[in-house]
Amino acid sequence: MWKAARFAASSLRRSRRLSTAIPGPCIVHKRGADILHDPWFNKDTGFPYTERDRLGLRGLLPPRVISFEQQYARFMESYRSLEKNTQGQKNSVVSLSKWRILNRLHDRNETLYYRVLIDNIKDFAPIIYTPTVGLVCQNYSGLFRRPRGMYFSAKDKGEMMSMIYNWPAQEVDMIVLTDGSRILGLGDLGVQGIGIPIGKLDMYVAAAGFNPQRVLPVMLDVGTNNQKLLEDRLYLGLRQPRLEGEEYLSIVDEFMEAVFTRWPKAIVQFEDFQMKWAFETLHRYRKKFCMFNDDIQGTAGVALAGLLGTVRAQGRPLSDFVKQKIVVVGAGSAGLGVLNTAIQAAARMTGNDETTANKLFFLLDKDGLVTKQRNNLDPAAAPFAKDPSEIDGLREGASLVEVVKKIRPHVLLGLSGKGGIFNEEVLKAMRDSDSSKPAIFAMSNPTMNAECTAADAFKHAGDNIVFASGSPFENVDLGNGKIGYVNQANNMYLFPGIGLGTLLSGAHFISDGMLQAAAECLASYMTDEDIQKGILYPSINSIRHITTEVGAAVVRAAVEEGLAEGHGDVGYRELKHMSKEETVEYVTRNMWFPVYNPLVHEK
Ligand SMILES: NC(=O)C1=CN([C@@H]2O[C@H](COP(=O)(O)OP(=O)(O)OC[C@H]3O[C@@H](n4cnc5c(N)ncnc54)[C@H](O)[C@@H]3O)[C@@H](O)[C@H]2O)C=CC1
Ligand SMILES: CC(=O)C(=O)O
Ligand SMILES: [Mg+2]
Repeated sequence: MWKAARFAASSLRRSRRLSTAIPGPCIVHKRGADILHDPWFNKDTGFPYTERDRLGLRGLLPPRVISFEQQYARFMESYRSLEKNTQGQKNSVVSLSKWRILNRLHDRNETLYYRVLIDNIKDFAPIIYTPTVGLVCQNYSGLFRRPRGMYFSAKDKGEMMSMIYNWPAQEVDMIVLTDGSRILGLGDLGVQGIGIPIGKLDMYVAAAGFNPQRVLPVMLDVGTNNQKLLEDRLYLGLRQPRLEGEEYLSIVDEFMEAVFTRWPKAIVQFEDFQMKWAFETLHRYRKKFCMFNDDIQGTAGVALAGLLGTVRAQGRPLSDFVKQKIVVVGAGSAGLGVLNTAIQAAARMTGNDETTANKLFFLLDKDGLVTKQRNNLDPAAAPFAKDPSEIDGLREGASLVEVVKKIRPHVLLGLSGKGGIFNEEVLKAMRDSDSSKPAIFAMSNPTMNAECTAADAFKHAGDNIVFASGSPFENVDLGNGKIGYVNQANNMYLFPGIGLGTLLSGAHFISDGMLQAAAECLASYMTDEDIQKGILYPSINSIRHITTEVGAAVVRAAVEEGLAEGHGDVGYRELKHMSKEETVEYVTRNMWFPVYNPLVHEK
């Protein structure tokens, strides 16, 4: 109890540093019970008497006023007792119980919800984000109690321009959009995929200080090809096969037009689209609208930062990145995004073209090593397909273990969605890597889809590896006081900063330069001392800080490229004259932080 109160007090002090100033009044157009039922404004028993009078709340609440700190402490106490009471129960049962208690708070009182989320991000991110969010999506139709976000379906064709005005907020800054076709590594979950935009936007609020009243999770329901869902009587989405081709694109086009008509300055993050549509929509919209694809572009930046960190961990200069042999397992939107970006970085470092830089990268998919001899080679994978002369006797479709034994890679990076494919044999083969500190990145989500566990990686590949996973694992005790550090290589370290920097720069589209600046910022964030220990990414406890830095780097890149137009009352000229520190300060100043603002009623 005391600890929670102290926690709350320290975050209150922090809030003064992070928020614009002392909390200003907030205009509300509702009165009485309508306010209590609106999680944006509700303070539960925290409404002071003056406000109860002003807003017609007298008599609608028990008489005692409970402070924010007390409410915070009470929630944390309930959470901790839930943890205690569910000890020993199945993991999935415990995780869903934790998600429910957090979700109930989210639905009731957003200010308190985001405060507990920010202060306890290490404990709560695995509940509202990966891995539990995956379980929530799988069970969404049964868990559904009240809607969050917007749902546009194939049945809404021709109506979207008017539907968009049903959203109650006047302004929206950030939208996360999915069609539910590839939810984490769990496949097509149809409308149930809405959990992902909700979780991603929670990270936007917690890490980047987006105002929760100005974010919008969106589900584009174009059907599902998941037979089990189509037959599930509780399924809440359209019971029809997915739209394809022009029919599909016309729905996405209509949605994008509607969004940018109502909110011309919004940013749309595409999330968890199956590969063909992920690439197609990125190509189709990236110059026309302010949008990016997190799985392709966010993941690539995070992976690149990890790959550069791996070179530093070997005690080598960064320029040695171009000498690293990297095996990427998974030729989907994420794996190809990583390869594209890594090869571009290598080409920049050497001044060579991308074909030369490509030589040391190897790509595998479900059919093994991808070579130019592959039948029906996917055009998106074609630039990375190996020529038979480059692969030292390996054949088209060679298995992962064959490739690892032959190539002896410095890095093995999994984005396959296939749990456990870095098996004992593969991991043991990594012991013969040509690197003094081989790196194993098991980036697929959620936990059961990770290519290997942290414990298995250290056990089979050796104590001297660098390890990263997409979902969190505990550090591994290697005995004799040694720790095997586990990094979370997840795009959560970049997408909030990309969104924040783009918003605050006022750029109308997101350039490669802005994305590169974000990745470089993350790559240079860690000290040599941490990197030597095998710590490549910041702790999630620092996510708000790293996001501020990434946001500032993105603003500065937009300014340098002449794309920035300013935000609010800060124009392009002011942005241009800001020093690096001033840009960080500008970003910090614009980050929302949860405090109870005095509410003022206006008709
Ligand atoms: N850590 C992070 O930040 C991120 C992780 N991911 C994860 O990456 C995974 C893949 O995502 P996408 O690329 O969008 O999916 P995708 O469905 O587009 O691609 C999956 C790829 O893996 C390949 N594959 C499947 N089974 C395989 C096997 N046994 N061996 C080798 N390759 C195999 C497929 O052929 C395909 O090329 C998902 O689990 C997702 O959660 C995705 C984005 C970010
Ligand atoms: C982290 C993420 O975006 C994914 O697994 O799809
Ligand atoms: Mg994703």
